[in-house]
Amino acid sequence: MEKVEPASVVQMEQAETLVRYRNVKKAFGDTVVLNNLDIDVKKGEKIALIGPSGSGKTTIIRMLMTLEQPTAGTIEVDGEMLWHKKVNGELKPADEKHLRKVRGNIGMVFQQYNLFPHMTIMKNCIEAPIHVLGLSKDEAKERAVAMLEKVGLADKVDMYPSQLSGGQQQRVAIARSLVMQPKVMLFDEVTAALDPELVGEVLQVIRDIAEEGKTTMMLITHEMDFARDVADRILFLDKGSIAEQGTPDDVLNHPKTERLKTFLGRFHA
Ligand SMILES: Nc1ncnc2c1ncn2[C@@H]1O[C@H](COP(=O)(O)OP(=O)(O)OP(=O)(O)O)[C@@H](O)[C@H]1O
Repeated sequence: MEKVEPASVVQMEQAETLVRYRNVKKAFGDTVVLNNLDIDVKKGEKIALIGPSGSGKTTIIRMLMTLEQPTAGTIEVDGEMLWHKKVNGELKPADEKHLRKVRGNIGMVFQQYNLFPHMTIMKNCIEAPIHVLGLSKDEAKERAVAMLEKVGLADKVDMYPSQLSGGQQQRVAIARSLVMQPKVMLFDEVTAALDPELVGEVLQVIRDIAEEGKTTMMLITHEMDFARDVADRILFLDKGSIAEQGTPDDVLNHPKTERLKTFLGRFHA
């Protein structure tokens, strides 16, 4: 009998590619940490990157954030190359002005929330939209309130970061990124620095944003249940390449390689 895919899977297959890594290599000196990497992320898709420490997960998203330059290969967001531009059909390195422009398309939330300690929560959220996007103060505030509402912190606008818990600060950091309306959101181990009792509230905020379905996301996580809930696709990174990928069910319940079985085994101790 013909297999009928759910509507969401069909929609995802038809969606256009937003992020495209082609033949990407990254070396630090003589040490190659990523090799021949091809990744396609569709508009609205949520990708979780899992893998052992040192497998290259952070480097993958730092290159997309324009914080780390690929040694070879190209990375595109929405049809625009990040690190290169085409001049008379030839690829030339992009200049700082181009990098600054494309960087605006990408939001990133780190382990450390990096809020400005001397600014209120509202000020933290409106600085970049005013100074980078050129919004008026009122427009920026309107967006900030909407995003702080989304993460459940609209009542904290006049507080300072030190007056909030770690989980609340991380939720502000997520709101602050969303205010910029990035084309893709990157989350790098956003709960790793939190006390265990604060992890749930931050993951729930990301789950809620994922469920809305509008935001394209790449997440690095060691929380396998979270990856299962949120991701449309999981990539298992091992020694600088994608060793396995597929739906959460395929990758987490039916690992094909011993490397992935061993890796997942650590989470069922
Ligand atoms: N700036 C750097 N200089 C030299 N080596 C680096 C640098 N950044 C990363 N590396 C190396 O690149 C490899 C991949 O690192 P990366 O941080 O991407 O791994 P990861 O999978 O994110 O690890 P973790 O789960 O521990 O965060 C590691 O061997 C790391 O030591």
